[in-house]
Amino acid sequence: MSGKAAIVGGGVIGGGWAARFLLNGWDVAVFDPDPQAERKLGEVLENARRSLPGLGDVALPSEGQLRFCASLAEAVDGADWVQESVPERLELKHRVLAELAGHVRADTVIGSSTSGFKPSELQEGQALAGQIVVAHPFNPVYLLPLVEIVGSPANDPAFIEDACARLTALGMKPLHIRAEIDAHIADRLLEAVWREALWLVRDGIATTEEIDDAIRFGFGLRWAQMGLFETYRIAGGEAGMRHFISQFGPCLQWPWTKLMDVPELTDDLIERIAGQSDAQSGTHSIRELERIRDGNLVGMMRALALNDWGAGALQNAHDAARAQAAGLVDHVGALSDPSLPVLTLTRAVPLDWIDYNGHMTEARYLDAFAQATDRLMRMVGCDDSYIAEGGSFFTVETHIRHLDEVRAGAPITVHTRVLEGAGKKMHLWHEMQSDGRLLATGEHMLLHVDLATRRASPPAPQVAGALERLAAAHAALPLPEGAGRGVGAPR
Ligand SMILES: NC(=O)C1=CN([C@@H]2O[C@H](COP(=O)(O)OP(=O)(O)OC[C@H]3O[C@@H](n4cnc5c(N)ncnc54)[C@H](O)[C@@H]3O)[C@@H](O)[C@H]2O)C=CC1
Ligand SMILES: C[N+](C)(C)CC(=O)CC(=O)[O-]
Repeated sequence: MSGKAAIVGGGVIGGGWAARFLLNGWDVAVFDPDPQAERKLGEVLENARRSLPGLGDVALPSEGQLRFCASLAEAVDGADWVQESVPERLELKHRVLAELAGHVRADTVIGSSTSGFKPSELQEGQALAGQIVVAHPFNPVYLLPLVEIVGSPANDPAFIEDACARLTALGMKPLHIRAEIDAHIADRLLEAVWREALWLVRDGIATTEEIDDAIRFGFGLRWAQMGLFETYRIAGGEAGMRHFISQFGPCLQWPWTKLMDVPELTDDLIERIAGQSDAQSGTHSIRELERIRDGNLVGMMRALALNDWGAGALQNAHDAARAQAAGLVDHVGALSDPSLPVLTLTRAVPLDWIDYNGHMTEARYLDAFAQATDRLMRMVGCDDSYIAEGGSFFTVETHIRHLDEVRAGAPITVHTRVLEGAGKKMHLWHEMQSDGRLLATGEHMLLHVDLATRRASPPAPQVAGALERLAAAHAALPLPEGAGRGVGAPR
């Protein structure tokens, strides 16, 4: 599902939305009167291109077209989705939303990035009230999946459902909030923590860095994968949540926190916070900090994907939904031309595959080829249920030639030939390319095994048959250059 998005306000958040849409194949038109908007958005987009395409294990669609427009009307013309991301001032948002009337279709979703306003506040007096919803994202919008979707009685539930489906297709996690409240869910929580942190600095208890350490070395890591309630359930020991509440519930009555009090943001306090923040992080530019943050986020979300958990499980589901559109098939019977090498991997190089030389590290060539082998196994019928019944393939020999380098975010494909598929043997030839350049070849010998005895055994007839047919179809192709070669420089 792609389309045309209009971004109204291309600052920190509008820029992130633009990147999310563009890298998922949408055309994007931006309206922002700031003369620096194009430069700033370009820098955000550059960071996004490094990090988002490699987040999942399946290639994203080709990038859409980006356009900067001189007027709001020009930007939103023909848009399927308009995302308002102007500064958090209600009168400004009202003005911008009112200007959309007459310029957008009746089915265009008008999302507002507002961190705090309720949808009914945004919709007040608006001709297009029924099309306006809160779509509150999290920075960086191109990597973090959460979007809080909040509507009001003015919105048709089917309209909200459709908006959520479009966000899901962008790899996002729309969280539909049933009741409208100031600051939705997440910012209500974040503001409570932010207020307490300001008190801690104001009272001289902790520096900005010490507070950040208290989060990032401890509960922040827990929150990223289990949130609050699941974490506390475990903290209650075997008796779970009930014991946790009976032990720590009474503390809520003690004045552990400042609750609703807000410290006065005096010049002195602002200087103290900003000065400590400079001392803590001032050696990095904001763009550098963004790149460090993005690398960490990609690493964490890819680790969660290995456990099929939380944000990682969402990414896996997105990959599975994208696989067919990316040209990957699950069974040899679905190949349009079985006589050609089979597309077994199409993805971008993730940030966590990059080494100190600034390119994809050697071990990841094997990782990519292993993913390609896994898909070929699935295609011949050696899938999860076959493996659960006790049959599989083990790799017994591998020869990889590293022919060219590739950088973070670059697209890579692997095409695979079956050089031999007979009896217990599966002899594969993988070729990895990026934009027409041959990056590597991988030659792999696998043997079918009985997982009960851990010894070589013939595959089940349906697997043997599919493999033999593919090997026969590939036999007409000329032998690939380098196949069967030993290790060493060519003489
Ligand atoms: N910065 C953050 O962490 C987050 C912000 N938000 C929300 O996103 C919205 C935007 O915030 P930021 O991107 O942080 O602000 P920002 O200041 O970085 O960007 C706002 C952009 O809007 C442009 N603008 C001002 N008037 C405009 C108009 N009439 N038409 C078009 N563009 C106009 C400005 O030139 C600027 O580039 C706010 O509602 C904010 O609450 C939501 C999630 C996180
Ligand atoms: C600070 N903030 C209220 C603008 C933050 C958000 O709205 C969400 C985020 O990205 O933390």
